[in-house]
Amino acid sequence: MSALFTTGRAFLSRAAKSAAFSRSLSGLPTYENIIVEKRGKNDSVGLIQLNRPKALNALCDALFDDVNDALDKLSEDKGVGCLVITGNEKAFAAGADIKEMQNKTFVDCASGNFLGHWGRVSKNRKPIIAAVNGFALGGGCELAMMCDIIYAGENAHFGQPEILLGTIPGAGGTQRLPRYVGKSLAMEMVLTGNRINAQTALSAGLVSKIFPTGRLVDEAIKTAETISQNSQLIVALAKESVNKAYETTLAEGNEFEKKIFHATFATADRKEGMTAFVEKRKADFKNN
Ligand SMILES: C[C@@H](CO)C(=O)SCCNC(=O)CCNC(=O)[C@H](O)C(C)(C)COP(=O)(O)OP(=O)(O)OC[C@H]1O[C@@H](n2cnc3c(N)ncnc32)[C@H](O)[C@@H]1OP(=O)(O)O
Repeated sequence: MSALFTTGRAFLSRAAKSAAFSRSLSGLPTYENIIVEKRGKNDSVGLIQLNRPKALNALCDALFDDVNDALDKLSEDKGVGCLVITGNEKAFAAGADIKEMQNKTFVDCASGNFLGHWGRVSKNRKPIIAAVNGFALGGGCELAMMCDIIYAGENAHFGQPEILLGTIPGAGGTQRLPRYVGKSLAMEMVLTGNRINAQTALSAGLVSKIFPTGRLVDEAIKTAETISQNSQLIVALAKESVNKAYETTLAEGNEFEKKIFHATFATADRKEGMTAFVEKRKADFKNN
């Protein structure tokens, strides 16, 4: 396990931030609001831990800038095949930072495209697993849904309580949630602000597995490690194909899938995978 990025950035204007990330002794960036490590076999898993525990990991602008920067760095890292985003045992994230947005005006939001920079999570080509313990509320629930797989700890709670603040979800809560849990439950959550627990989230389809709180992150890393052992090139294509199912008709999606399937036959990794099967050995993928 190698700790890549720790804490220690002073307050700066947003524009200045990306240029001013301080560097650790290893030459890698350090962050104020997240801890980033490489974990798993051959350091093949990038682990991002949201780290504003006093504010229950409320997603202030600076935190999301840190997340985006870490995602960029880990995506460029050829040794990393899958990412995990987690919080702590009390909170994955309690939503957008209410204190930071309390005095914003419509003009501030519209002209600055408020929350626009959150969308980069779902555009990442590497798979991302959200490991959710505790509260995943508002933007926290939305961040989990931007990931590709959601694992929940037994104490997890998901909700979109924006209605209680006199607003609505602004990062996909009214769009992704109905697709995952169906219209009725999503509508109830969005209109009442009520939360659902891990068990309900599992039966409704929002999460794929539940683990004891203390084991959650290790289990997410284990799955991420398994994904990392496959060809990164083919994993990215498979992710793109599954995501198409949410963005297009069934017929168009099937057509897209067939083209991508055919395209895998132009890769060395497809040849290696099938040859390894026939030769009864483990495939040695080179990501090309
Ligand atoms: C716009 C969308 C994005 O599309 C949003 O995300 S809006 C935000 C939606 N989220 C919420 O409305 C949740 C707000 N938080 C809570 O309801 C509660 O904090 C709680 C998660 C249910 C936990 O309650 P608990 O009593 O255990 O803890 P505290 O309320 O005392 O909170 C501890 C500490 O954290 C600060 N904090 C919590 N959530 C936020 C937040 N979203 N933004 C900013 N700060 C938050 C809270 O103020 C406390 O800090 P203190 O004031 O004591 O310094």
